[in-house]
Amino acid sequence: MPTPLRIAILASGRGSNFAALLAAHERGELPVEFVLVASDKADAPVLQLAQGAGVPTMVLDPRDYADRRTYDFALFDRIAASKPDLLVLAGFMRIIDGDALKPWAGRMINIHPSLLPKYRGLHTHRRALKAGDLEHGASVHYVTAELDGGPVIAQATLTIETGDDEATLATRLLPLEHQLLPAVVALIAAGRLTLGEQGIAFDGEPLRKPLRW
Ligand SMILES: Nc1nc2c(c(=O)[nH]1)N[C@@H](CN(C=O)c1ccc(C(=O)N[C@@H](CCC(=O)O)C(=O)O)cc1)CN2
Ligand SMILES: NCC(=O)N[C@@H]1O[C@H](COP(=O)([O-])[O-])[C@@H](O)[C@H]1O
Repeated sequence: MPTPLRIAILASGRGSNFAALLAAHERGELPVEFVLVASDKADAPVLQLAQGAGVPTMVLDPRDYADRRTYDFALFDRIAASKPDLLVLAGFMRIIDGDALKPWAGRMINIHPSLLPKYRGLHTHRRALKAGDLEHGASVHYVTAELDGGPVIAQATLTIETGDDEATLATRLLPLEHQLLPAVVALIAAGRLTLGEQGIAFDGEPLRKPLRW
């Protein structure tokens, strides 16, 4: 019986994507072990969610560090102590120093609320609406130094409807995120998705375009 994939979650807020991962695990769909939930915000609701599920938590306050880079190295040193196999950014709202994330190349993923490469960064729903896009969505990608620029693993799309605003779009997109992220983590846990020198491999073949959900 293979040992379950050890997952550390990084999150800054509500934690609904972490909750979706927990639920998938409880349904037996994710052969993983959540070894840590780490946050930069002591009041992040995701921490209570983790504690309620018996998952160890850690808070590191950026205000206790001289600068961003020092913080990032301290954060990942502390995370490394939990010996995770995979880091999942689930609403982690800090741009990470490229050198600090280097040891995690190919072992860190992020869920982003846009159809990358469109709308890297923040305020994605507002930008899609402003652009008059007909469709929007979410992407799961490997994390690299380039903000939201890493190889895209999978995407889920929705149609932007008349009358949609930022709030309704975010609300309609969340359930798709809650399906997409667990599905990608399950593929990684099963060894079906890897990131190498040649890019993403899916079942041993180069992934030439993102998987669609
Ligand atoms: N080096 C990388 N760091 C991060 C990545 C990445 O791909 N490479 N993904 C992001 C996640 N993210 C969007 O999916 C994201 C998070 C935060 C920001 C941002 O501008 N943060 C500001 C602070 C914003 C705030 O406090 O509200 C900042 O860090 O100065 C953009 C995109 C996670 N990190
Ligand atoms: N740039 C990163 C970003 O905006 N991520 C987004 O933050 C939300 C976190 O919600 P959650 O805390 O309920 O999972 C999610 O919608 C996720 O796509």
